[in-house]
Amino acid sequence: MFIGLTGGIASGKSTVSNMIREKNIPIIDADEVAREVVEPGTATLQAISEQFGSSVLNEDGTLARKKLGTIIFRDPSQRDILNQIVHPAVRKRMNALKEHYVANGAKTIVYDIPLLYESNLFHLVDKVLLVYVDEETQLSRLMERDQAGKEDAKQRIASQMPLAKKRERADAVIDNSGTKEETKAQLDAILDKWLKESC
Ligand SMILES: CC(C)(COP(=O)(O)OP(=O)(O)OC[C@H]1O[C@@H](n2cnc3c(N)ncnc32)[C@H](O)[C@@H]1O)[C@@H](O)C(=O)NCCC(=O)NCCS
Ligand SMILES: Nc1ncnc2c1ncn2[C@@H]1O[C@H](COP(=O)(O)OP(=O)(O)OP(=O)(O)O)[C@@H](O)[C@H]1O
Repeated sequence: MFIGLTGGIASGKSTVSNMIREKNIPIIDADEVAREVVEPGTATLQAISEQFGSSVLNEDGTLARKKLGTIIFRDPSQRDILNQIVHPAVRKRMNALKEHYVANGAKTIVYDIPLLYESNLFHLVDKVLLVYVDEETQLSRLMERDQAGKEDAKQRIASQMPLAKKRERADAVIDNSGTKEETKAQLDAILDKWLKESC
């Protein structure tokens, strides 16, 4: 069974995917893959520096992530350009990881993909699990985690489909506005049900 774990920026996906990892279920993490495919020496990083200029590279040749983030989160057309460069490489690598886990006998795989809906990737999965928080909580957790200003954080949230809209489409929803223990209890109940159904 393929499960898509999604949410919004700072809604708690990593928190939940760490809980899933503890159950020894393999996770394909799109953010991690997106970091891998822009490592120095990759064609993707080359294409990014050609498009956005060498000022988005650090002195050691790595991607200046915060700098590129500032450009793409405030400008949808720049974001689209970046997505068109990075997403094909991300999809290819995620597929290779899936093949690897399947070949090694995995029966359940979780795809942790923040942009599952925005990028129309739900065809990859049998069920979608959404990590939801209300917008106020999302904003305050994002500002605190990234030491970001209010306007900057709001822009990042606005660059994604609203969580309320994702909630309408998901197969199950974890409300992560409470404590981490409450979140874990919801996760355990949903996974128990789904994994029983798939046997
Ligand atoms: C712009 C970049 C360099 C900023 O890096 P930074 O280290 O600050 O953030 P990080 O990669 O950890 O992403 C944090 C969160 O931002 C959100 N986010 C990232 N990219 C995007 C995007 N293109 N559109 C909307 N939201 C995004 C996601 O919720 C993600 O979980 C980086 O996010 C990036 O390369 N984005 C393009 C690739 C992408 O779409 N990644 C998302 C999963 S495929
Ligand atoms: N239930 C909770 N109670 C308090 N803080 C929480 C809870 N869940 C997550 N957090 C905190 O909120 C922040 C965002 O959570 P997390 O990093 O898991 O989100 P994310 O969805 O993976 O974010 P991103 O998409 O930006 O990578 C983190 O600082 C995390 O420690």
